[in-house]
Amino acid sequence: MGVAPGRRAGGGVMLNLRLKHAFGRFRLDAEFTAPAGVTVLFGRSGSGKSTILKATAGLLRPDEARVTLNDRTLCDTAKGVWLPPHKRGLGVIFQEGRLFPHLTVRQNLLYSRRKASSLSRVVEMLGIGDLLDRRPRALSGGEQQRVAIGRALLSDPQLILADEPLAALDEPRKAEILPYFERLRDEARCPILYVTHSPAEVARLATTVVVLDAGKVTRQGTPADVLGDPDVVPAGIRGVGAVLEATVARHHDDGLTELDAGGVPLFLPRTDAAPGTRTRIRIAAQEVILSRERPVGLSALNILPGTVASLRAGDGPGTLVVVDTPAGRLLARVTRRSAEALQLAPGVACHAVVKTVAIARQDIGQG
Ligand SMILES: Nc1ncnc2c1ncn2[C@@H]1O[C@H](COP(=O)(O)OP(=O)(O)OP(=O)(O)O)[C@@H](O)[C@H]1O
Repeated sequence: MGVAPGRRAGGGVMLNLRLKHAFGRFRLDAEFTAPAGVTVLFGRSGSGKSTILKATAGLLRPDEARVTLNDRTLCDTAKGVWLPPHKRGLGVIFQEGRLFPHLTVRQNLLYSRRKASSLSRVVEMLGIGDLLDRRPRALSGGEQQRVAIGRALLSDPQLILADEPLAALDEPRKAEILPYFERLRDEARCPILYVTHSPAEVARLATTVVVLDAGKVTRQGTPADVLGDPDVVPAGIRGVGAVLEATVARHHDDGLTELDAGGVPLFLPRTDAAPGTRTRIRIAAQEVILSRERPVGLSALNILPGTVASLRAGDGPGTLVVVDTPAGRLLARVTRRSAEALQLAPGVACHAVVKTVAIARQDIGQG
């Protein structure tokens, strides 16, 4: 388990969770620790993510469970301890904002506010000052989610639960909200358990990733470790893509931003981040081309020298190639035919080529 470099690991509160529960033939048997920051529960449909969230919220009584926030016990079935949901100190963000329709945004925010938290600071952080006198039905889906984030923060929670909070939004709205979740991650002093199917959200938001498969934790680590592992494919082969960490070097007049990724320049469509900002970029495996020689006369701007670490053949014609580069571990999806023609094998030197425009805006995050 790790905390991404540069991320404040402080704040102190740590969630420890051990759960066992059976629904017919489905058996949940999960154990993990979530530090401050965003712990993403990542897994295919039916792997048990929502069951973990519901049990943590106190909305489901598991067969066996011990859930603690530092020395505070939320439930311990062995000792008969069971705190009801409203005594658990939770901030909850659902798929839809679930704001009170008859209250204004300000009243919604104040409803669960604890004295300690400052309304003005949260309103400023989320950019919702102009919305305070409106009612929820007069807000877009993205605005409602910003208010829901604010409401969760103002309740001064010890733990925030976010259940696929972007799933109901279209792509432009998702892109609009992701930066606010990044701010929540960096502002909240408590752990955030965040459920998603989306590799882009894992790459952008996660401090720690917990991978679930059929009710079991199969992997836990940083986004770079987990998304760079060719065996972790809960979002299907098209969702596979590694995460690189890089620093914004400069913005160019022709609409490109140059990053420094371990000494290698990477060019992206222009971002707003100031030079010096640390970023994470997810690079989809299917957007990476491999070449044995350094290619010349090619339109792609991003060429990373590297060494093949391993290959993993799929059921179809494709192979995932793990390439270690100075910028970090990359995954490339090539055909088995190409892998054989290029004689790719562990230890072989190669170049990974990534088109600038293949790096989607939602795949570029700060932190
Ligand atoms: N109340 C219930 N009664 C019976 N079975 C249930 C109940 N809730 C969940 N299950 C089963 O438990 C398993 C895990 O469900 P869960 O909702 O936790 O998965 P998930 O990973 O959140 O899935 P999704 O991504 O589709 O939301 C599934 O097989 C589901 O059918």
